[in-house]
Amino acid sequence: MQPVISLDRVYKRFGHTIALEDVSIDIPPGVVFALLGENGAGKTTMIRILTGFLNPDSGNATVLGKPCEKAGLDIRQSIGYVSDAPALYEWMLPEEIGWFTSAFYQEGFLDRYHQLIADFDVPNGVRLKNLSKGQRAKVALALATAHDPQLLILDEPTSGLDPMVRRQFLESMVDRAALGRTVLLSSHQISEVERVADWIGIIHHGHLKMVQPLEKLKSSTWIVTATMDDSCAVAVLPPGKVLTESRNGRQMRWVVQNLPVNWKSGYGSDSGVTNLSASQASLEDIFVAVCDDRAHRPVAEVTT
Ligand SMILES: Nc1ncnc2c1ncn2[C@@H]1O[C@H](COP(=O)(O)OP(=O)(O)OP(=O)(O)O)[C@@H](O)[C@H]1O
Repeated sequence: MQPVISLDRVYKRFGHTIALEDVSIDIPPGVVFALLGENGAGKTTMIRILTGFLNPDSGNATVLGKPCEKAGLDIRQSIGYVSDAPALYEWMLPEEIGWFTSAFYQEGFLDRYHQLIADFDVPNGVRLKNLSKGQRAKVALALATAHDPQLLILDEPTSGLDPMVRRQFLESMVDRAALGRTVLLSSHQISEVERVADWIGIIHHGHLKMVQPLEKLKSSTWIVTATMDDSCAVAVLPPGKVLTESRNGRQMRWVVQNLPVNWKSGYGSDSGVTNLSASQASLEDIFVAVCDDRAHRPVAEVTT
């Protein structure tokens, strides 16, 4: 199956800042893909490359099979895209901008736009410049989705929206994916993303650190804790891929991927460990383990 979005060893720098380094990814059709990363991680840069607003310094990017460097305009016309700061014709009414935009799309656009604007409760007689931040975001979303695009790219889509509309909007993303459409959204809102995303990409300082289906990521990542008999004693690392290690008094804690079933067997009576437990990690635990540079990182894969 041809990926809807494909990046191959993409590299982009701005002066001394490396915004993306060696980023490769294939996003299949029919999924909600959430790109998570802290401020400045490289999310918007990646989205701007995909939408043809920026060219990579090296590497290749394609969207719907088209090269982003050459076909930016074509791509922007066939997908739905909402930037983190949507530019709208400020002097227009919501009704007018819908009518104006419908000229670029096929029949049906205006009806769907009106429906979305009504669902979002956007007041119609108020010029865009006088709408609230959230109301403007709703107009931008309605404009981006009214032509029912194969691919929707959203940079921080829910910032400025109230909780009810956030929920309604994110649920509509799941519905889109169920119909075979693809949604790429960038976000800081980990708990929200956890409710709707099928796939997760975690980007950190321009590196794509992790790309996995959400369920697989969560079911394969564990928080392991060990209570030591002495606050100076150090336990051996648990088996599997240890992402981070931290310590609080006598308790040691690790975030571990691919923990084998017999993981406790390495902690015998002479290990200094008095109590051991493992619980499944949340997406937030995983995100912090991948992105927290202050956490001690064992960089170890211990096999049993
Ligand atoms: N046009 C530019 N000129 C110079 N530096 C830039 C430019 N665009 C981005 N950067 C830098 O590239 C890095 C990645 O920025 P980017 O906007 O992609 O991050 P982000 O993950 O979208 O962050 P945020 O969540 O804060 O929006 C940052 O260090 C940023 O300062």
